[in-house]
Amino acid sequence: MSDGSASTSEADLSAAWQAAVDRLSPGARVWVFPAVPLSFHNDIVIAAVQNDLARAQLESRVRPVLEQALSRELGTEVRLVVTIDASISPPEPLALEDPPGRYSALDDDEDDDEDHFVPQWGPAPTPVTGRPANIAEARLNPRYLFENFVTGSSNRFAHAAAVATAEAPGKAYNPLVIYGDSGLGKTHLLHAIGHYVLGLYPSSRVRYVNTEEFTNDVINAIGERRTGELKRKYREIDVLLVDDIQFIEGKEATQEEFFHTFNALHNENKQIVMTSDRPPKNLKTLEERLRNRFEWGLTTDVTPPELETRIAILRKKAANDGLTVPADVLEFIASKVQTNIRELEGALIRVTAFANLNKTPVDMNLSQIVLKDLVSAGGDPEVTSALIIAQTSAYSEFSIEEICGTNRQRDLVLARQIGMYLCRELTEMSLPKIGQEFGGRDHTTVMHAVRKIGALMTEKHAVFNQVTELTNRIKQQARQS
Ligand SMILES: Nc1ncnc2c1ncn2[C@@H]1O[C@H](COP(=O)(O)OP(=O)(O)OP(=O)(O)O)[C@@H](O)[C@H]1O
Repeated sequence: MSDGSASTSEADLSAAWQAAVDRLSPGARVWVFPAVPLSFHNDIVIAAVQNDLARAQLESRVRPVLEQALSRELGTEVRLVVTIDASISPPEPLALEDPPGRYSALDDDEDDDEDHFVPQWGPAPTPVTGRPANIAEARLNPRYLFENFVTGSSNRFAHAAAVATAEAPGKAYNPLVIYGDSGLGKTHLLHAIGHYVLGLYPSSRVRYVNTEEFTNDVINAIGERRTGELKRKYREIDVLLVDDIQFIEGKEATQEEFFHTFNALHNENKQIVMTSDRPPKNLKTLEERLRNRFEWGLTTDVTPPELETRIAILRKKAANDGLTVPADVLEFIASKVQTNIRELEGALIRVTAFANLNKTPVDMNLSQIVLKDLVSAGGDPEVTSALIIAQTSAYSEFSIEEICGTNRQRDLVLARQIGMYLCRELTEMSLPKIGQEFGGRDHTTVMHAVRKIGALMTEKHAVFNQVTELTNRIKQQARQS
């Protein structure tokens, strides 16, 4: 195609790059997808990726085969140079037929199709390869990738175990159990394993499930005599990712079904990964035979991140979302929120949303004002969903029945969504549990509400003010009771 002594046109390089990628095995392509070819000159192809990790992976895993394939396409022996450019947007892999659209904050339908997890703001997530049907079945959040996971001493071992498990499902640690307090990245790691497996083995069948959903499936299957369907759903897969396994405590039928599911998968060397809020040995009302099985593989914990990691997490989140936040503000937020990464992210959203709404830059002064509640001494009071629902009702002047009911009048939907958002922010309740409290809604509806209110806060003064005022009322009330 060219001798590389002169520059090749962008279109030619891009065609040659695509053809070279097509020559690679599906497993190798995963590492090339994040890269964008920039130039070909003097036998050197320069490509860019968004970050260090993508470069390290591309270089260590596929550089020789990619150089070989590029050499064939370009008709000369080429050398590949990989640079980092955070502003590039990698192309969508061809395998994705129907990529999810971006979330629109103006869309007020509370029950959108929530199997598509879509980010609030910022660049589109790195695409996952795999068959579209398998991707849909897996139900993974596209943001929860290893690339977006910041490691530090609090989570390094769990992260390494997760990567090792994802590289060789069913072979490294089976089961892998990750435990730790709320908001420390367990679900993130669980989804990241799923993405990674689908990237490496596109035809594999991965399924993410929260234990509360699993329990509901068991109850429904028994009630409706559809146990065959249940077995197919959870046993005819390669990787089962089970979130919040502590919710299986005391549920006999669910434990029984999970015991058989576990055995069926484990016997076939299929991978099981579970998260829990405590180590399996502390799950008191768990049948001994299950506890015993949970300890067959590897159990690892995640602990609250130290200051440096918290700052790094905020920095990454700000970069991913295209936010400009001065270093002293990141440090300030990280020093105030110490034990829960979800809250850490929530604090960053509040500060940047406030600045955005008021068209002022983010600085220390503004951050101190916005986060004054966090700064105030005394720690956080215990907040319950009942309190949040009652306060949301009083504040919005809709009754509790209406908040938890099905009427979809615009203002009522907004009040309901704010209530769900605050439950996620102020309590440690899981998404399915919050859904239950709000009239038996699905966890995907709660997730939609959380994302939507997060986005609206950056766009609408009224929503920002409502959320802030309601938060203060709820905390005040909780302190008094
Ligand atoms: N090390 C990390 N790097 C980047 N983001 C992180 C990290 N750990 C957690 N997060 C982010 O913090 C938020 C909360 O994490 P996650 O939902 O995984 O916590 P969890 O431990 O599963 O909590 P819960 O037990 O309440 O479900 C997510 O948005 C996640 O992406």
